[in-house]
Amino acid sequence: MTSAGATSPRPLVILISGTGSNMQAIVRAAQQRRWRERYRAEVAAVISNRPDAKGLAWAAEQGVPTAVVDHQAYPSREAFDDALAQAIARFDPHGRGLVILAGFMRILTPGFVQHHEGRIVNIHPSLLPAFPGLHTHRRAIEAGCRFAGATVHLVTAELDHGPILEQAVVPILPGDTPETLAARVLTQEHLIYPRAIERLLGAGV
Ligand SMILES: Nc1nc2c(c(=O)[nH]1)N[C@@H](CN(C=O)c1ccc(C(=O)N[C@@H](CCC(=O)O)C(=O)O)cc1)CN2
Ligand SMILES: NCC(=O)N[C@@H]1O[C@H](COP(=O)([O-])[O-])[C@@H](O)[C@H]1O
Repeated sequence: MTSAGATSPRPLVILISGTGSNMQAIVRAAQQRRWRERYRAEVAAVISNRPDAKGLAWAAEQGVPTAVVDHQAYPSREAFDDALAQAIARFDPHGRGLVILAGFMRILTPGFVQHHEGRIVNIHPSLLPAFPGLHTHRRAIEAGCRFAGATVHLVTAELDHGPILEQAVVPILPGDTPETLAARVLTQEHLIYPRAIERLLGAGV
């Protein structure tokens, strides 16, 4: 007896807040034949909490369905998360897919995280557990670190604390600014994020 929807591709719903360069890397990777044939997965939608997110236009040009759930339109974090979960369910009605945070800048409530039961993944621009939260590159430079990087992890209720899936390391060079370091890290993010998602799909998470 197959569960409902088991024959349809596994939906990947990507959440963004801005440019969506990591989303673009994942969409491009998902367009490869092996993602469809080996993992039977497809990017079902790109959803943003910001109506002006530049990644929305790019996704639409690629033929990927998009949606906006504007966090500023809701009275509480819980109300926003409920609306976000409903938007995700439109594209993943059987709750079989992955929720992929890609530059998504809202802290998710414990209820939302529990509802998606370990199927949420995030990329964070630091070598966790160092520098959770925001402004990671400035903090690493100010701390005198010699290395920085990015971490792909499963999302838990505790911010930037979930099990680590992949990491990439880059040097912090003399004269680096947060911007020059961010650009160096971002190049690595685009490599490790699709690879980490492939591993998750291959492991049947
Ligand atoms: N429950 C969880 N939610 C989220 C996680 C997580 O691990 N657990 N990861 C973050 C992604 N992230 C860092 O990688 C992150 C995103 C946003 C913030 C934050 O402080 N956001 C502020 C608003 C900031 C803004 O709008 O510019 C907020 O939500 O009040 C910290 C870390 C995604 N969610
Ligand atoms: N805490 C989340 C966070 O800071 N995410 C970071 O936002 C940048 C832009 O992502 P994008 O180009 O994919 O939109 C990326 O460096 C990503 O790691």
